[in-house]
Amino acid sequence: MIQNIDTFLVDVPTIRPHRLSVATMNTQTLVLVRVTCDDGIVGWGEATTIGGLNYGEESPESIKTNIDTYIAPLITGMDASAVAKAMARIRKTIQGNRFAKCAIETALLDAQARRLKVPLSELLGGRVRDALPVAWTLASGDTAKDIAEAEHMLEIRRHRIFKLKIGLRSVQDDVAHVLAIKRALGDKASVRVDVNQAWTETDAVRGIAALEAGGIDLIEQPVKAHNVGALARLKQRFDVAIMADEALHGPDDAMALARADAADVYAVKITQSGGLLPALEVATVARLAGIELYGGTMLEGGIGTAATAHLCSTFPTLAWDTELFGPLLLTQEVLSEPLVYKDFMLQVPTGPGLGVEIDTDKLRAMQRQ
Ligand SMILES: O=C(O)C[C@H]1C=CC(=O)O1
Ligand SMILES: [Mn+2]
Repeated sequence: MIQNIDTFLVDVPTIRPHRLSVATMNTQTLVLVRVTCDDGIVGWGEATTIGGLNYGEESPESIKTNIDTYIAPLITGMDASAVAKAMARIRKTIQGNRFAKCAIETALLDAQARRLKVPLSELLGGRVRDALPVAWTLASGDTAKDIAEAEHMLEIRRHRIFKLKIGLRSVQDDVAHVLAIKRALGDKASVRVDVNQAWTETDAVRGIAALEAGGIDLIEQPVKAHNVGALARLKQRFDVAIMADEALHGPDDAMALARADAADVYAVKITQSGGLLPALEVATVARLAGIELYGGTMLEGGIGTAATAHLCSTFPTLAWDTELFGPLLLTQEVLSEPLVYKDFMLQVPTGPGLGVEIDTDKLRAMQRQ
C-alpha cells in the first residue's frame, strides 16, 4: 500500500552561471518526491524545471503544491505494486502537470523495481546498453571561457560532445561565437547548438545556413515550440540535423511532429513527456517514424538523471547520445554515492530500482525550510 508521499524543495547553486536564451541560472531547484510503502519499501522521484517559470509552465513550487494537494491524496492507500493503476487514476483526473506526474511515476517505479529486486531499466523493457555518452553544455556566455572549458573536458575524458546555448545575442554574433569554438576544437568534438526557440524563421534560415557550413552537427529547437510548420520547413531545407525539444510534450506531440515531418531528432525528456512510460512512447513513435533519439535533460540532479539513464539504456539505437550531465553542473549532491562518469560516458546504475541511494542527512541539511 502507498502509505505516505513527501515532497522536498532543494536549492542547489550551480558551478558557474548557466546562460540560456530564456534564463541565467545560478541555482537549480530540485523537487524530490519520496513514496513510502507499508512493506517498508521507499521510492524516490525528481522533477526540475529551468529558471522558475522561464522555461515551462510548471515551477518547482507549483510541482510541490500540486503533488501535496491534489496528486498524493488520489493515490495514498492504493496498492503500491500496481503502478499502472495509480498512474491511470492520476492521468484520468489531473490535467497537465507533466513534471509532477513524472516525479510521482519515477518514485512509484523505483519502489516497485526495488520490490522486485531489479534495476528500473528492466521494468521499461530491459537495458541494451550499460553506459551512455554524455554531452556538456557550454553556457558561460564567453567564447574564450567556453573553449577553455571544452578543452578541459576533453583532457579529463569527460565529454567530447558540446552543446552551445545561443539565441540571446544577434544571429551574427552567435554564429561567430559558435564557429570560433568549433574551429578551436576541430574534429576532436561534436559541436551542437540549442537556440531554445529564440529565432524567427528568417533568423533560423540565416543562422542554420552559416552553422551548417561551419561544421555544426545539430540544431536544437531553433523556433517557437508551437511553430511546427517552420520547424518542418527548416528540417526539409537543411541537411544538418534539426532536433525538437520544447515542441515535444509527450506522445501526442511526438506523433504530430512525425506526421508533419518536422524533425530529424527528438530530445526525449522524462519530465516534458509526463513520465518514464510516456517518454518510452515518445521513443517508440520516433523509432517507428525513422526519427533519431537524444536523451535530454531538464538539468535534474542525481535521481532524475538516473531515471533518464535507465530509460535511455533501453533504446535499441540512441544516435545522438545524451546530455545527462545535470549533477555535474551542481555544487552539491543528495546521493550518498554520486553517479559515475568516466571515459566520456555515464554508467547506468546496476542496483535495484534507480540504483542510487539518498543521503537523508544531506537532504535534511539542504532542503528548503
Ligand atoms: O535543452 C534544454 O533546453 C535545457 C537544458 C538542457 C541542457 C542545458 O544546458 O539546458
Ligand atoms: Mn533544449
